[in-house]
Amino acid sequence: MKKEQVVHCQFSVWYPIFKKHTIKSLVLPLPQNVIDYLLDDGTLVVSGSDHNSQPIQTSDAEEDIQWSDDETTATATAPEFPEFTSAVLEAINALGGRVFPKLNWSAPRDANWIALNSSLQCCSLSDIFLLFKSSDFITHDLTQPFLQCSDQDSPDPVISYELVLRKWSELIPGGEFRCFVKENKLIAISQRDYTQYYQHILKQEEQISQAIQEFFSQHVQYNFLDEDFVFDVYRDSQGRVWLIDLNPFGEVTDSLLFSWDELMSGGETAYQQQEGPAFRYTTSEVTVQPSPCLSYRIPRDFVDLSTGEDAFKLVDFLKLKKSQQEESEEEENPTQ
Ligand SMILES: Nc1ncnc2c1ncn2[C@@H]1O[C@H](COP(=O)(O)OP(=O)(O)OP(=O)(O)O)[C@@H](O)[C@H]1O
Ligand SMILES: [Mg+2]
Repeated sequence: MKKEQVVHCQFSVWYPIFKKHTIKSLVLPLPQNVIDYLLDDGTLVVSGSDHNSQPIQTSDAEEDIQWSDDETTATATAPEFPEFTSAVLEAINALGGRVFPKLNWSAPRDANWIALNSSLQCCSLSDIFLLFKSSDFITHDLTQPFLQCSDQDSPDPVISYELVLRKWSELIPGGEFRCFVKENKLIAISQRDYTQYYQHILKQEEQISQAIQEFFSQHVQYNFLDEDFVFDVYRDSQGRVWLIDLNPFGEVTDSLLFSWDELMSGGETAYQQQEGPAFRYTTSEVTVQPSPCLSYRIPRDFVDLSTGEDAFKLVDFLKLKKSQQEESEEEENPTQ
């Protein structure tokens, strides 16, 4: 995979080509001070000036807490990006009030657990910042987009970072498929949410494969800037196929139910012997696996405690702390 292929898969590059066949979206340039804020590990303070949503909840006791024991340390203040904030709010409103956020390539899929609604649905800039700042995928886009490219000796292309806002759409995971294109030929299709078994895929295998092949030959083939790429589609309940995303043909892109070796090899692989693309999906409950993003989470108890969502857990936690404290005091004063 070459750096140029990664450049071509940026949202703002492919979107104008395939606009008619994908979810309505708006792209806003990301100012440098916002990029700096996203990369700064220290601040997760979000400005209350974005009126679309409630400010992040703080505890009643907050005023009593001394965050700093050093008088000279500046208090953490929320950075303000007034112009950017109003541009984002305007875009969110134009897209119906609820959006799915991305950067040039990635969505913060690894961070949905941190949001109060456990979803990537955002209604304000603070919703977006919370997800972006918690996501390794977003950091990858910002810091090392060309990590796995084969032409490492060539200079990195200059990237203009962008915030992509897509109209929120309730996509049923069983309708999502990833399609691998090599030399402008559709060679393989994989169920996207391969950890689950969907009966309808088994039942409609032929129709699904046919619909995706038609969509490819009518709208995608020869229209993109590369001849090797991966595109994601959604087949809705009416059987209509939509484009969801374009990704580089290479290891940065998850090959799902295929392996990159088989996709790249010119050898005698299953898909070359048959007419159409190889179509793989999970065929039974037995193979169901946990979601791949689970490893990015922290234990549920931590989340509940930190957000104060589960009062009983908090009470138990405080009791535990108290009894530990008493135990250690007893150890220090064994005579008591
Ligand atoms: N507009 C939308 N509204 C709601 N959900 C969406 C929307 N767009 C995408 N999704 C959901 O989010 C998932 C990830 O979206 P997308 O493919 O754009 O992210 P990505 O970061 O490019 O993922 P990958 O790393 O796998 O390429 C999709 O599989 C889909 O389930
Ligand atoms: Mg993608």
